[in-house]
Amino acid sequence: MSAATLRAAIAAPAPAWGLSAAQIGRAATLALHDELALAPKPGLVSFVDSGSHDDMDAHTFMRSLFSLRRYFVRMAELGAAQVPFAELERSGIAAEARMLAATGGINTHRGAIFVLGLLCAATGAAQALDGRRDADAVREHLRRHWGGALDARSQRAPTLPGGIAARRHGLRSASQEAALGFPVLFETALPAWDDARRRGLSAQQVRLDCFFSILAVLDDSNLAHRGGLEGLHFARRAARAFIEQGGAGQPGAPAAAWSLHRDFVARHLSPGGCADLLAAACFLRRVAREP
Ligand SMILES: CC(C)(COP(=O)(O)OP(=O)(O)OC[C@H]1O[C@@H](n2cnc3c(N)ncnc32)[C@H](O[C@H]2O[C@H](COP(=O)(O)OP(=O)(O)OP(=O)(O)O)[C@@H](O)[C@H]2O)[C@@H]1O)[C@@H](O)C(=O)NCCC(=O)NCCS
Ligand SMILES: Nc1ncnc2[nH]cnc12
Repeated sequence: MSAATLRAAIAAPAPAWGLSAAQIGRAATLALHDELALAPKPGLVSFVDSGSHDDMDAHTFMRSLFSLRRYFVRMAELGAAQVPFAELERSGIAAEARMLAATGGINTHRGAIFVLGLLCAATGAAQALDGRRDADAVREHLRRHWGGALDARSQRAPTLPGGIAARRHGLRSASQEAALGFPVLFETALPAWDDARRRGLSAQQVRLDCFFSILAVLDDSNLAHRGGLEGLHFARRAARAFIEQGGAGQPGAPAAAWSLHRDFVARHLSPGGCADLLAAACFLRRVAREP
């Protein structure tokens, strides 16, 4: 794609009923903040504590999040221009470098750069081509424009600890999840979100239920890397039990969730992939203009 075509796509105003690339990017940044602000999330960093991490805290995440603001806008612009996957990948790799510079070399958002970056691109495309931004349209456009490339990307040998652990244990890595069109996000997390809303739960409770629905099923490669299959299965069992007992709406939910947080910290478990998919669900609901 020529620079002139790209410039024209970027300069094109958003349709009156739609979101601009800047608004799509802003929704992604806010979604990362939604995720960080949810507490407790077993083993993960929030504004309350650092969970299973001794090298980072909420400030590290805030620095990371600020460094990514332009990136998400750019991905929405690139998506609207339906660029080849290689261009998205270049932009993602540059964003990773900015994240590492902002955090002093700590990996806060590598998975989110990948997942939310792709969703910003797909939202940009859905908006530009169909004037739509609902979750079905976003998934459809992700598959239509970049599904083949994501499939090829997922066959590459993994180089990072999570991806290597996923392959060793026969699990679905982040890139395989993407190649399948993020089934856990679209078929588990969003329905759990909608169900929690129908039950009248608060915004925080909706996010907590959504998070546990993801934890119950995702092949989170961070859990596999840190805790092996035993750690992954422990996390899933704990999430299923929390949901079966009534989830975030049960009277003792906060105490139960904090108790799980302490269990995860004791085992040094950190479901970073689940955190990213929660942020992705927050993003999709934000761009669809739901609270
Ligand atoms: C394409 C890549 C994403 C790599 O692909 P691969 O398939 O090999 O990925 P994984 O290693 O499985 O996962 C990468 C990160 O994605 C999150 N994640 C984990 N499992 C899943 C899953 N099943 N589905 C979706 N997402 C998943 C997770 O990221 C989060 O956790 C990270 C923090 O973990 P933490 O344990 O604290 O820290 P580490 O330093 O990793 O280890 P230790 O401290 O334990 O020693 C944090 O990043 C969260 O966001 C996985 O880590 C990609 O890496 C790649 O190639 N990137 C280049 C850019 C690019 O290609 N972009 C494409 C266009 S957007
Ligand atoms: N809140 C969080 N804590 C730890 N790892 C994460 N990866 C993404 N979000 C995270």
